[in-house]
Amino acid sequence: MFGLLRRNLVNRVVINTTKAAPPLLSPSPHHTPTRLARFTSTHYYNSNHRELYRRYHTSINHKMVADLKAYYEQVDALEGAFVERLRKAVAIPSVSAEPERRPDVVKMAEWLKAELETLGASVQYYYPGEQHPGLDLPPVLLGRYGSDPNKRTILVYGHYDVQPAFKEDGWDSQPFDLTIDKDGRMFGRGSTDDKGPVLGWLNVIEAHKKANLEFPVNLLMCFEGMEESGSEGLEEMIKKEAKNFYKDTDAVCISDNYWLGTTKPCLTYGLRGCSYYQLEVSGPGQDLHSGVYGGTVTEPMTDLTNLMTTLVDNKGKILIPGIYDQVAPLTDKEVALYQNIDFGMDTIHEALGSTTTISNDAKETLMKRWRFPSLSLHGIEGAYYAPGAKTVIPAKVIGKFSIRTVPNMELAEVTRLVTAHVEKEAAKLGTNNTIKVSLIHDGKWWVADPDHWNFRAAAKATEQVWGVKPDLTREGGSIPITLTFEEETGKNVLLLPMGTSTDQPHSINEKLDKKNYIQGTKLLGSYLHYVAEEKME
Ligand SMILES: C[C@H](N)C(=O)N[C@@H](Cc1c[nH]cn1)C(=O)O
Ligand SMILES: [Zn+2]
Ligand SMILES: [Zn+2]
Repeated sequence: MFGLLRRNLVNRVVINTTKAAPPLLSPSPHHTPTRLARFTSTHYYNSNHRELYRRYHTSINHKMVADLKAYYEQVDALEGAFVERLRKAVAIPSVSAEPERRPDVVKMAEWLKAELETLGASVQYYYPGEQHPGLDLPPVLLGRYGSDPNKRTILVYGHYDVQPAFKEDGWDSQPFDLTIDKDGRMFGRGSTDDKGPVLGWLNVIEAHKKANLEFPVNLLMCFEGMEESGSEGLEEMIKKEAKNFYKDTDAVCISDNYWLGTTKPCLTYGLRGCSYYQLEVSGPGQDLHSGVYGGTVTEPMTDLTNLMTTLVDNKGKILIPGIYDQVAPLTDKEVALYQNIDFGMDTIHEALGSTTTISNDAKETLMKRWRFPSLSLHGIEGAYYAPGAKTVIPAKVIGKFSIRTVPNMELAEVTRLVTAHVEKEAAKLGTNNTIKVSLIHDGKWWVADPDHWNFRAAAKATEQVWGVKPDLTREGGSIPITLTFEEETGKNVLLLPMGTSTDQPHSINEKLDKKNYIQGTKLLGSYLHYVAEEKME
């Protein structure tokens, strides 16, 4: 069933939500993206409320309109408290990739659990076990807020771990101190990926409580601490709990990706997968003096860099034979759909901070991001990287690279091709070093059906809060557990992002605009109200 559905979906690239039913609360005609960009936050919040007020007197669903109006006012009133909540979360350096930071990842789980419990949610831990002997995986939070059998139940997922960050990488501020500039940009590791969006759900609960509003749905939560490291241990939990803790789920919502640009919100129905590898080359028993041993020993770094250049060229073409054979062919229909995308190279260049794109064609660039695989070289462990000129020959180096996978690539086949290629290329080197390639983690690509009440509710909420119809997008990044949620619950999964294309997740100076955090909190809450309104299919 899923195989069939997927085959029908893989080539679909829908850009505008033309199929969405007209929103119950339509936005002001002034809210075009261009105009939105010029609005100050206050202006926007006020016009948002005015529109609701107008609708209060004319629309059919008086209760929802009144509730949303009160909700938006409460969110605005709590802005300072919500920013403080984000500040506290960013201050906990919950980096899942660094074993020495694991206590901080656990501290983050404890902090989040306590916050949720203070808000009245019930939360339990699931312990996925050990990552490797002596290193426990952090707990997954299974939360519930409300259990009214007459209400819909929405399962929300997010992650409380973050990517590594060091000031020396080039940050303008301390990465774990939330720093807000005059334009309301909130800099800090995890601000947009994914602490801001996760806290958005907590903010939704708090604003409803403080405004004495009935919560529109039952909320089930799954917040994990290993997403940035391949969601290790999570799949097993979902497989077990889909029919237990999460059995009432009617639909799933994930807020963990980004708008295509800076002015127009989007709903996302596709992700690339990610297969992450390491390539270890070792020889000498310890690091060596290059003056004493240079020219006399087979250097691991030389072997490694030779091998790494056989993986990909500088036009982004993957050089591993067979990789492109599994990629779903590009159809004329799909090409035509890309023609309608309102998206230019300036948007990409702004987010990139340069004009060094491989192509200068926006459609081609989007296709490369969404529907073709890519291979990135990430780094070399064990290599000398500090400033200065140290004359060392590293004894063991580990190259890191990953492949973003797309429909219809089979992950086991990708790993088989990678291994065969490295073995063949290593043999050509005629080296006496030891070379090992291994898969660190992999997660599947995902493409969903956006013609569903879950997406319609989100489209209406977006139009209400942002005053513009959202784009329907796919995403180049990966959220490894998404497909598992879809398969195990059998329910529709929607990605509803909060941040924009300029947020720089994983990079230096990661940020979330305050406006997106506050309006995003309104959006998540509104979505739950519209979900309650939508007729279930
Ligand atoms: C899109 C999401 N916010 C994200 O950043 N996902 C990571 C997940 C990951 C890490 N290793 C493998 N997958 C990403 O796309 O890199
Ligand atoms: Zn994320
Ligand atoms: Zn991330």
